[in-house]
Parts: sequence; structure tokens; C-alpha cells
Amino acid sequence: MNGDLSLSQALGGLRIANPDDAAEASSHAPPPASNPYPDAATAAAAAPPAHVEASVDAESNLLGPDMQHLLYHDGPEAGRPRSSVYSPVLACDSSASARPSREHSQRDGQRGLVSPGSGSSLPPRGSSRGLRGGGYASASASASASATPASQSAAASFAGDAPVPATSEDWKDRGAAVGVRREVDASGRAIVRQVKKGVRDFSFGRVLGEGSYSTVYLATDRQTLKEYAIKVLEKRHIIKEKKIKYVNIEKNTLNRLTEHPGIVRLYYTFQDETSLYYVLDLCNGGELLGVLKKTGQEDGRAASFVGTAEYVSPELLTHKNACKASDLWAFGCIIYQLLAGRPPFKAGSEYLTFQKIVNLEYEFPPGFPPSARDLVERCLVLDPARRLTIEHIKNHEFFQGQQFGKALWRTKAPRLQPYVPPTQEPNIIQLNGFSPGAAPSPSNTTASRPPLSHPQATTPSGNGRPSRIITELPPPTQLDIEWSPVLTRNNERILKLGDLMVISSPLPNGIHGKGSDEGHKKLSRFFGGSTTKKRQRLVMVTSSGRIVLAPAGGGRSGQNRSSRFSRQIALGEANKTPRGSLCGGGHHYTFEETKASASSESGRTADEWIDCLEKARDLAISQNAASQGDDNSFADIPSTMSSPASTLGNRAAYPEAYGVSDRSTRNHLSKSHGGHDDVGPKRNRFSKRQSRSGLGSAF
Ligand SMILES: Nc1ncnc2c1ncn2[C@@H]1O[C@H](COP(=O)(O)OP(=O)(O)OP(=O)(O)O)[C@@H](O)[C@H]1O
Repeated sequence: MNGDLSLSQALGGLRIANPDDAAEASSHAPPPASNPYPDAATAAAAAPPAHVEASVDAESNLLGPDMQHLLYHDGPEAGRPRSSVYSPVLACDSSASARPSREHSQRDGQRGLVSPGSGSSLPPRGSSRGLRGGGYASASASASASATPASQSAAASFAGDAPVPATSEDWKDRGAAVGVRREVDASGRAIVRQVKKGVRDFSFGRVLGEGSYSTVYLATDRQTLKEYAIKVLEKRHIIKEKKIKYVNIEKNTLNRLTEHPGIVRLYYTFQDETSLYYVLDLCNGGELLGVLKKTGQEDGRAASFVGTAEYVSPELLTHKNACKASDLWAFGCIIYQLLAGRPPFKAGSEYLTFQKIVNLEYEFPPGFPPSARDLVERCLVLDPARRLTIEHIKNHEFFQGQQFGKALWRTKAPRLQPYVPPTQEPNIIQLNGFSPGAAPSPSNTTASRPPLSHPQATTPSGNGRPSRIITELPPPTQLDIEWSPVLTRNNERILKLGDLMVISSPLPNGIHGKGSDEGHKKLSRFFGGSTTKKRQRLVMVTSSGRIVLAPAGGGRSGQNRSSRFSRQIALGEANKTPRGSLCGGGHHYTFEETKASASSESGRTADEWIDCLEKARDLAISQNAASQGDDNSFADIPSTMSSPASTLGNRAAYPEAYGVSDRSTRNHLSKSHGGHDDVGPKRNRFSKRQSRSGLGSAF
């Protein structure tokens, strides 16, 4: 590359370590303190224009508040450049190549870097450019001015007419960053010295990591012995890959964040014959992935490759464009990964990962904290416009009590440790009136429960036991409307809806007599024999005293849930069973909380379901009483759910309800019609779409 003029000119556009930058900078006053971020026009004016490539737009030339950085190199230096392929800044540029190509990446680490002493200390600021610690002066405008002659002479040697450096040594010398250092001489007078920082001023150590276009080394300033991370980009590769513009954009963008305490600082840039050098704060806390491994938060799969591919936003993949909200997507991915130990979207190949991203295909592991889940769900929204804003994120429950702004960086970060869900075992919801842990009362557990919310009156039932009569129903909600094909009874409402594990097993022969046995056999045909089944189901309890079971969907916000309901159990008839809990249609049912809800709700869920079932049954009784007068077919039903005999469901009344198998309804949605025939043989189809939004409102 000796004397390779074309390379030199091309990289002149990078404005890396071009001494004439200092000259240019020194001839412009720094932005007033009151306006530390000059507008694009001002910035463009302040930036050295002559040798900046035309392809670099005004935005990329924006200069940060620290004009003094211009003295060391071409502009205030950026911290660790972000990905040159997935960076939202780049992506927002419609000319940027949209589908990232990472075939050159050799990293096996994770992008997130932990600042030195992560959590407690921040990278020291300013030590290398301030007077303290023997570093370089924080040069002022006047200091800049005083550097002008030297810089100009250096610039002259680089700008246009001057030949490019001829030898490697020449490159090292003339490729160095040039700046000034303000010092106080023996007589107490301020003096300004010209200083240079180049590749010879650092000793290079081990490789810290590799990016698509770079290798990052641990390096030590020979003079100050301060350690840095130096990112080295091979000129030839950058040019070949046409990344000059992006190197510039990254650098200039991060220049604007140069004072940010949470972002690594870029101190100097310089070049030699073959490479560009970025001198960055050293993040010696290691990779985020490494920290996750130590805390046991990371699973095996995540170790193979974690990179930007997993955080790329759907809009970048589908519309080849991205925006600020693309960062919010990535933020949601990172929060997820910090808690789950793996990224939300991860597959065997990048292509498959991208497929998952555009289909919003991810799951929360059991025990994922609910507030974090909510936050992630609101960030991982396909429509960028509907993602939470930064302000909303700050106010989200997940960050409750967390101060933002400068205070955040003064706060000692909590130690990373594995998240332990509050409850490991799911609570079993036994539909006989008590949940495990609570002392079961064989007689009447209702007494120990809080009163139902709307008991209107009580009336003696046929057997002398009081039945609560509840006549008031709330107006239909959106959920009721959406699920109306299932809510076939008069004024039927959904009282509670949610995912539960449903364990169903055929009742032993004899419990229901011959008829039941036949029913059982019939069921076996659908349910694949007499084995116990445990499946997650969407369970709805209705005001007509019914439980409707539908296949559980994987989607969040109810989006992908199906309204195919597979079975209904009427909370109507009491069938004594030896084991208690819920029976219907020749089956015995036990309901369990899903692991997720068990851990998130701290065991409240079981009680809520039981309360709801009681209420449903009471409502059903009162409705029935109202419609049938003295002919109360529910008169025998005890007023509590406490008895193991409170078996619910009546195959005689609902002959077909249990004949609708998962399999038989898998590809279509069925609906039942009115009265006791509502689960009869007629099963109409209704579209999934009808129920989606309704469920959405429930979650
Ligand atoms: N300031 C730093 N301190 C310590 N290690 C670093 C620092 N900057 C980068 N690294 C290490 O070097 C690796 C490559 O970083 P680099 O910034 O060159 O690429 P990238 O932008 O992360 O990747 P890509 O260019 O592929 O998007 C990082 O993954 C990290 O391991």
C-alpha cells in the first residue's frame, strides 16, 4: 500500500487523524455553551469541509460539544462504534443496505459490553485529555488556535498537493493524531504544546474481540500506561466492502455521545499505512454473555452465537428501513435476554432467526417476572409506532423506583444474579373449594372465603340449604362480544378467562353407570384412549355456570389464541366421585396454574379461580331460578364448592359436549347453539379473527 494514493484519498474522507482537521477546527469557534449541540448546518460549517467525502451527509458531520477533540484527530471521537450493519442510525438512512450481511463476523461473543467495574464504577472520564494524571489538555478554542500553525503545516502535507506518506514509518508519523496540550510552565504561565498520538505511542496486547470489520486489542499508552481498547480497521477491507461512509457515520454519531457516562469514549483516531485505529475506553468487565454465564442466566444454546442478528428489528427485515424505535425493539430483546439467559428470537440459522422475528415468534420461559414480561411485550411490537416510548419505558413498573438521568450513573448497580421465581411448583386448583396449602374444610369452605362480590339475596333451596341469588350481570364487555359464538346462553358473560393446565382422565367405570361408560368409550375414540392428558388450555368460566375449554394459543396479548373450544363443562350437576374435584362427561378434571402464572401471581390465581367458579355457579343457580320459578333443577346443588361431590357437568344434558375433541376441531372453530343443545351436534364455524381482539382485551 506504499504510496497508494487512491487509498489515501479514499480514507481522507474518513477524516481520521488528518492533521488538517485540527487546523480546520481551530479556525472555527466552538459552539456556545448554551447550545452544545449545534444544528446540522452549524456543524457542517464547523466540520472540515474540504476533504470530506461528498457521500457524508450533514448529519454525519455533526460535531459534539467537545470541539477540542478536533485537535487530536479529525473530529470529536466516537466511543465504540456500533454495528455498522444493524445500527439504527445507519438503517434509517434509506440508502443503507438493508439486509445485514454478517458473513464476515467471527465473533462468538455478545455485543453488550460491561463497563469497567460494571455496576459500581464507570470508565474514568477525561483522564487522558485533561491536565490531571499527566493526560492531554482539554484544549480550548484558544488552545486550538494556537495549534493552528503546526496543524496547518501538517495539513499541507496531507491535503491534496502533498504526496501521501511514502513509507510505513512516514505513515505512522503523519497518520498520528495531532493536538495540543495546555501546560503551565515553571513561571506559572500557560503554554500550549503540540502533541501527537499515533500507533507508535501504544503497545498492543491481546485481542479483545472481533467485529465484522475490525479487531479490537488491549493496548497501553506507553507514556501514561493507561490501558485502552484499540479498534483496528483494515483500510483495504473497509474500502473493498464500501464501508467508508458507515465508519464515518458511526464515528460522528458517537461523537455526539462523547460525554455520556454510559457509553465508551473514543479518545483518538489515527492511521498508518494499512489501518485505521480507534482508541476507546477499555471495558474490562467482559462481555455481557460472560456475565450471564457466571450468573447462570445463560443457557447452552446462547453460547454458540449471540450477535446483532437476534436484535434486528422486524422493520429492518421487512421494509429495509429502521428508525429510532428499532432501538426500542433491541432494548426489549436485551431485557428479555438478561432475564431469560437467551435472546427471544433465536434459531439454527440467521435466516430462521429472522423468520421468527418477523412472525413475532417467541415465548417467555416459566418464571419470567410479570412486570418485565409486560415491558418486553410492549417493546417487541411489530409496528414500530406502537412500541413504548422512552418516557413510557422509564415510567414502566419494571423500573419502579429507578432514577434516570445523571443519578442513574451514580447509583451502584445491583449485582447480577439469577432470577428465582417466587413459586417453583404450580398451585393446583382443585375445584372442590380449596387450593393446596389451605386447610381443606370438608363441610363448607365458602364460609372461610370472602363474600362473593354481588350476592343479592339468598333463598332457601329445595334441600333447605341457602342458595345465593344473583340477578345482576354487568353489561357485556368487548370480550363477551368477541366470544359471543361460545356464549350461547341468555345473557351469558365471561367471568374469568385464562390459561390453565388441565389434567383430564377418564373416570373409572361405574361412576356414571353404563351410560357414562359408553360415553367414556366414545370419548376414548377422540381423546386417544384412557390415558390421562395434561394440556394447557384456555379456560373460560361463564356466568351461566359453564367452563369452556379451548386450546391454548402461544400468542401474547391473545393475538394468536384460537377460539376453537373443545369442551364445555357445566357447573350444574353434582356427581359424587371418590376422588372429588371436577367431573364431566366421564372425565375427571384437575386444573393447575401454569408455571408462569403460579410464579407470577404468588399463588393468588388458584383462589381467584375458585372464587370465580363459586360465583359462576351461584349466578347460574339464580338465573335458573329466575327463569324456572319453583322448578329449580339446580336445587340440589350445594351452595358451596367445598364438597368433593360438587361434580360439575352432565352428560345427559350436554350429550355432545364431550364428544368434540381437540383433533376433530383442530382446523375449524365450532360453535354450539342455545339452551342445553348448545354443545349439540351442530357445530358452526366461526372465524378465528372474531375472537382475537376480544382475547386481547383480556390479557
Ligand atoms: N471498548 C472495548 N473494550 C473491550 N472490548 C471491546 C471494546 N470494544 C469492542 N470490544 C470487543 O471487540 C468486539 C468487536 O467489537 P467491534 O466494535 O469491533 O465490533 P462490533 O461493532 O461489536 O461488531 P460488528 O462490526 O460485527 O457489528 C466486541 O464484541 C468486544 O468483544
